[in-house]
Amino acid sequence: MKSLFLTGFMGSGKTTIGKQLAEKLSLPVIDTDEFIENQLNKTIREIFETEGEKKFREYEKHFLKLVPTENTIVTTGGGIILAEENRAWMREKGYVIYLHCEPDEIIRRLKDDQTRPLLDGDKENNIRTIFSQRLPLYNEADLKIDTMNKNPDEIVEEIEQLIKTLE
Ligand SMILES: Nc1ncnc2c1ncn2[C@@H]1O[C@H](COP(=O)(O)OP(=O)(O)O)[C@@H](O)[C@H]1O
Ligand SMILES: O=C(O)C1=C[C@@H](OP(=O)(O)O)[C@@H](O)[C@H](O)C1
Ligand SMILES: [Mg+2]
Repeated sequence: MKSLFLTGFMGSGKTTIGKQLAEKLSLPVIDTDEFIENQLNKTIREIFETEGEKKFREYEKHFLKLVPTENTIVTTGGGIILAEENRAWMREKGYVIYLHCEPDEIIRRLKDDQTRPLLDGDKENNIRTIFSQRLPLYNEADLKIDTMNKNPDEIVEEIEQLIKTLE
């Protein structure tokens, strides 16, 4: 099977759901942010602070290409879809699954989070603004899952059912 690329806004649950899905399907999982952090030996926040977002996007583009394109669950950073090149790559090499979550719920989930530099400052306003800018890009996915009012187990189950339609 082609790899599955989970996309969605910060806090939509990509990293959490991807780990559970991989375990259930007995497949390896790679999180692009964790991959970048391990390769550079720096946190995402440190990369943003010392090298800037533009450089981070270059790393993201570079490391995306190194991820296996078969039989792997790939959980991406929320901004991976900003580059047309990344969207085209993921759709060509795998299946793109968008985890949808409304801004109000993202705000609740990330209330105490300090690891996402793009949300520094007026977090609520930043979430709403960035969300509306990106929504059309997330919607280019092959499949969309609504994560609202569902726990991770339910979402994993839903993805399992949906991917059966892909094969
Ligand atoms: N379906 C869900 N319902 C409630 N909380 C969730 C759900 N999925 C993820 N979370 C929580 O939201 C936060 C962000 O999840 P995470 O997997 O890091 O998202 P992402 O990788 O998309 O940014 C975590 O605290 C996680 O436990
Ligand atoms: O949406 C974004 O631009 C980002 C999302 C983050 O990943 P998560 O979506 O896992 O939070 C991380 O890649 C970085 O902070 C930038
Ligand atoms: Mg994540």
